[in-house]
This record gives sequence, C-alpha cells and structure tokens, in this order.
Amino acid sequence: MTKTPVRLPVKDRFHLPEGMIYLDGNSLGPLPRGVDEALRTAAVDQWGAHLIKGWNVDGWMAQPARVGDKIAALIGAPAGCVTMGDTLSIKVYQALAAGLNLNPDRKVILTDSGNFPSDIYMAEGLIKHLGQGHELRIVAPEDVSDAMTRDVAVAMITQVDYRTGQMHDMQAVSDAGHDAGAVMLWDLAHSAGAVPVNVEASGCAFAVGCSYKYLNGGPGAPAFIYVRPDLIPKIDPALSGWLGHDAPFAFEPSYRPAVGIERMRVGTPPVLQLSALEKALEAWDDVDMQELRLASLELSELFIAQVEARCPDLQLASPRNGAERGSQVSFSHPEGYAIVQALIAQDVIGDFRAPNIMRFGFTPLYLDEADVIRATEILEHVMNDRLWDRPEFKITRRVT
Ligand SMILES: Cc1ncc(COP(=O)(O)O)c(C=O)c1O
Ligand SMILES: Nc1c(O)cccc1C(=O)C[C@H](N)C(=O)O
Repeated sequence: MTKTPVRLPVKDRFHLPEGMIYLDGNSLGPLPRGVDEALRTAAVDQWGAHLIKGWNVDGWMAQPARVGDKIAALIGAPAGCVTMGDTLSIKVYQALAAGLNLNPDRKVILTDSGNFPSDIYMAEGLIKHLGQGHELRIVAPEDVSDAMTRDVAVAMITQVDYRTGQMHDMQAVSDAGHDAGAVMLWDLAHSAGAVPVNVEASGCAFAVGCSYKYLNGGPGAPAFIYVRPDLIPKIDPALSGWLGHDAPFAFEPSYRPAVGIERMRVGTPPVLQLSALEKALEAWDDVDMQELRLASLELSELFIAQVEARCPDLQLASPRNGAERGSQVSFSHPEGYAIVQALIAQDVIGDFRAPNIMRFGFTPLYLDEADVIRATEILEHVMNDRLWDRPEFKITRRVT
C-alpha cells in the first residue's frame, strides 16, 4: 500500500537535543522516536523473557531479510535481493571477492582516490590474500568512466565522496563499466537515504552500504548488501559462514551456499541492532525520495549562499552544481579542525576530515531552513570573533 508522501521535515520523528543543530547525520544519524522502546522490547520482552526461543518466536533469524527488504525499497532494489549483517568493510570484501570470481580472466580492481580508505584497504587485503597478481588501480574521481578499460574486472566505486560530497552519476558510470565488461560494485554509504538511488536500473552487480548514517540505525548498525537477482546463484561466497549455508541447522560437514541472497550472510545477526534499525526505518515509510532530494538541495544551496556571504575565508570544497553533490556540503580552511570544534562548542555539530575539510550533512527529515540560517549565523560569529583560536580547539587527539 502506497502512502501519501509526508511533508518534510518530520522532526517529531526524532529525539533531537534541545538547542542543537545537527549537521552530522551523514556520519551518525540521530535516535528516531520509538527506537528506544523497540530496543527495550527486544532486550526485555524478547531476549529477557524468551531467551533462545526468540530466534523463532520473535523472528530474529528472519530479521536480515525483513530489514533488507525495507532497505531495498530505498535503493531501488527488488525484494529478496538485499540482506543485512556485519560491517560495511566486510560487505565490501565479500562483494569484491565475488565480483573478481565473476570476471576471472581480468586482474584489475578500479576505484578512485575519493573512495573511503576502508574500501581501499579491504581491496589491498583481498589482493594480498588471493596472491593472483591482481592490481588495484586508483584514478581521479573525474576519470572513472574513461578508466573503464577492458582489463577492469571490478569497478568499486563509492557514489558520494565522504570528504567533498562529490557524487558520481551512477547510471553513466555503470553504463561505461558494463560497456567495458566490468562488474560494477557500488558503495552507497553516503547515498542510501541521502539521494534517490536505483540499483536495479543501473544494472550493477553489487551494492553495499551502511545503515548508521542517513538511515539512522544507530552506532554500529549493520551493513547491507545487494546482489543483482540473476547473479545470486552464481556467487561463490568468500566468507562462507554457517548462516550463509543452505541448511545451517543441518550442520553438514561442508559448505553449500543458500539458494537466495542468504548466501551473503556470514554468522549470527546483530539482533538488537537490527531491532533498532527495523524501527528506525519506519521513519521512511511515507517519504518520497524525490521530494527529499529537492529539500536537500534547497537546504544545501541556502547553506552555501549564506556561508559564502558571511564567511569569505571559507572555500567551498564541494561541487557548486547540486546535481554533482550528494547530501553534504564541505568547506575548507587551514584551521578547519579548530573551527569545527568551536562550532560544536556552540551546539552546531559538523565534523572534520583531514587535512582541512569541514563537513556538514543535510538531512531533510529533521532539518529546516531556520536551522541552516542559525547554523551559518553561529559560523559567522565563530569566524569573525576567532572563537576557534583557542588552545582547547587545537588538540587533534580525536576519534571522529
Ligand atoms: C564509503 C564508506 N565505506 C566504508 C566505510 C566503513 O564502514 P564500516 O566501519 O561499517 O566497516 C565507511 C564509513 O565508515 C564509508 O563511509
Ligand atoms: N563508522 C564510523 C565510526 O564507527 C566511528 C566514527 C565515524 C564513522 C564513520 O562513519 C565515518 C564515515 N564513514 C565518514 O564518512 O567519515
């Protein structure tokens, strides 16, 4: 049943600390209302009351498929092609290994220099482990389509650059990859819940992503993996854990992959995290992704105009053209770290990425124009009064 699209924002669906302007939903989304109760139910009423019976009576074993279908709806995938579990780094490894198997005569993994380091590290680790002479070829983001040569086995592309917010045209890059015979693997960490995505139309073989950013699943929420339906039976999983087995509870002596997308599961699902995520995803039930995108562009453009008018020392580090940007805006400044710390001290939460990038995420579910204007007024104050120029803001021992 399709619901009438809701008008954005829907701030009342989230716990947002009073007075805080949260521009970091591109790294960790806020707590959706009802998730605390869902966690309590999963812990007390299910785990506490049912113990081991929960796997059956509370549907824990089917959670990865159930939640996977909800995410499928947000990324343009058919039901039954997405499963949940592990971290995104693990899902990148699985998809990459499977992609190389689908293109055994080729030795190149193509990616770009804007990719998130963990994706690159996982590729390096896989290449070393395989020991078959694969090459990791890293090109500039703008050269990705031209770099789709006929030796590329897998093109592993993160759609939205975590630093600059630069967004690849998924369809155009996928078409270039497919024309060259490459297997396409998309990392949607900064796309899912941020921009409209249509993995099915792109024809890509694999898509992976995390659920703790725009999808608001909470810290440590599990990753998702999509495999194109016709390819699922051909995948020979590199991480052949028991819950990817066709009959896990037959405890057979040897691995046989499950028939469907379950073969991309590895081990025990993170039930509490999935319970939180399942509830969190309800916030999306009546959200139209095209409207979300329009709202995101409006907020982002307002932010850019206001910052450029108020803070001439800050340089836009994101594409100016909205069509080439995800749902974040970055500015650069040599003192970017200290400026972000000074902003955080004023309850405007952005973040910093080395060497000089200040990132701000725009999440139309819980941000409006007044938040954007207020954030830029505070940023202007931080810049004009050099609030950042304090020893406590210069300490660079940090975890995020
Ligand atoms: C594009 C991208 N890939 C991979 C990761 C790593 O994800 P995880 O820590 O869940 O393995 C992240 C974020 O941390 C990311 O933004
Ligand atoms: N996953 C994270 C974590 O466990 C701790 C701190 C930050 C993160 C992040 O998500 C980083 C993020 N991928 C980024 O775009 O920088």
